[in-house]
Amino acid sequence: MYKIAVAGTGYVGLVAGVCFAEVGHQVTCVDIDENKVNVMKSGVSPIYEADLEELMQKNYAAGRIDYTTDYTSAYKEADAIFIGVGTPEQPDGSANLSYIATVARQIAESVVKDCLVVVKSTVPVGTNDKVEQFIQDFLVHDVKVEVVSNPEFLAQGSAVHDTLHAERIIIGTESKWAEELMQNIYEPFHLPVVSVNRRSAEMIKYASNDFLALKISYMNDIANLCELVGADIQDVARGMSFDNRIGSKFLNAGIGYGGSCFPKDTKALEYLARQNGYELKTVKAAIDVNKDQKTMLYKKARKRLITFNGLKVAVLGLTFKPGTDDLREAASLENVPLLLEQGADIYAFDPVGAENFARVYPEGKNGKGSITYVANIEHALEGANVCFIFTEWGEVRALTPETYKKTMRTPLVYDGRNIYNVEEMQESGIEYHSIGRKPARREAIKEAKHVELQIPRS
Ligand SMILES: NC(=O)C1=CN([C@@H]2O[C@H](COP(=O)(O)OP(=O)(O)OC[C@H]3O[C@@H](n4cnc5c(N)ncnc54)[C@H](O)[C@@H]3O)[C@@H](O)[C@H]2O)C=CC1
Ligand SMILES: O=C(O)[C@H]1O[C@H](OP(=O)(O)OP(=O)(O)OC[C@H]2O[C@@H](n3ccc(=O)[nH]c3=O)[C@H](O)[C@@H]2O)[C@H](O)[C@@H](O)[C@@H]1O
Repeated sequence: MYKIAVAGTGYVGLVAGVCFAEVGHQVTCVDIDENKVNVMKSGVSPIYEADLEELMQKNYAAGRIDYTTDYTSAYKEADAIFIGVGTPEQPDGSANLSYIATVARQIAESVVKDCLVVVKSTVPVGTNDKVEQFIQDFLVHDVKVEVVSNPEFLAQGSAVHDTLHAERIIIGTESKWAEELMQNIYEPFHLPVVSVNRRSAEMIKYASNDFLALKISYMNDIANLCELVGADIQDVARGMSFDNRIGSKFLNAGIGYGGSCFPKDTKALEYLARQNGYELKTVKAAIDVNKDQKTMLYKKARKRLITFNGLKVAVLGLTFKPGTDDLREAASLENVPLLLEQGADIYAFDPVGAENFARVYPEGKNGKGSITYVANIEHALEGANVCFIFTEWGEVRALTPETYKKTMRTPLVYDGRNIYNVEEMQESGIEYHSIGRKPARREAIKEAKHVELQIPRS
């Protein structure tokens, strides 16, 4: 059992802290947000994440985890301090490291015994070297502090599961002492460990996230071409998935990737390359495709309807993916303002994200349009002229073509997540637009003008 402190109680910090407590360590979670700390102390999770609240309550009751704003007492005698504060995107695409710098200084001023500082936040290659130097510069007591890179790979919505059953633990250090301590801390998880140097560990995180972003953008690019040539991206993805070298995951075309990480981590790596005089063309392409993809359906609908003025628009799903209340870089945030600008009366449904969305777009009149939040999905569809699907929540997947047909005034559906069967929707009389799938029959029979079959002249 080790004494562990965690700086930052967001998706990464809080989940790490709770999981360390769950395997038997003594954990203190630190946050600068006093409200958040009080909420956590009362047994309530400040984020929507499966299984988290239950484990918080269990480990708090067992005395294995506590929450505080008092970083000095939390860091003072810790064996290891894990850093999970944000590294958000700056206007030029680079990562903002000011939260990391603040924690590093707080650690340097607090520690009174040898300890490990473990950076879980996603940081540009070379940051950990700087953090170690920074801590040395501000150390108050004569103690040994080493910095290890230990990037996190959890996905929101399954954060606890992903932590307890991680596919690998990356330990980035050149120090034997640090590596051994890290191995011991992670020992109770019984997970595969990959030990590399610090800079490689930092790069593994970006290279992994950006590869996944690239995979999505690639499928979206191919999907857009499928639409033009009469192929179906879902059949194409299925056919591709049997090849083990490609794999079956992250092949879903749709309205583009969102969330707090793929958008910022692609830009940060591209920025890092640029700073080093290198053009990272693949990642740049992923970013470009994603940018266009986000408003692809809106543009299609705009062409079809000319205007949204006075139309009732059902918006199903606001979060960047199901299983989370997080809105960061969600497709809804790009499309809702466009619809409002056009005078749409939006009726939005999201099982957990509506409250957060209402903080950005309060209920009622909004510019030329308006927005109303509904708890019942059918109320969003009732009398609607058009429907947009931005998140594939179970409630949205469960809707039948009949529900759309009988509830909407004009059954016109733009599905950004490709969740329904095209034939079933069309046969039910719904004008159904999705991404990269079988086009409406009229277009499907279009001659393949781009193909020329010619027997070579001998
Ligand atoms: N959200 C995710 O799914 C994943 C995030 N990451 C990376 O982990 C890092 C953290 O991300 P999130 O957990 O999403 O961030 P978040 O924004 O949800 O949470 C950060 C927390 O740190 C707190 N904080 C700020 N300064 C502090 C200080 N000086 N001392 C203590 N607490 C402080 C904030 O109040 C906030 O509660 C980022 O670098 C991100 O790229 C990595 C893998 C997954
Ligand atoms: O660094 C991070 O923060 C994390 O980023 C992602 O996790 P997350 O953003 O929570 O969610 P994902 O499930 O990866 O989805 C991201 C976005 O891609 C989209 N997506 C995903 C898969 C797919 O096939 N198609 C697709 O459009 C989702 O809808 C969502 O908008 C990674 O999956 C995690 O491994 C990583 O730790």
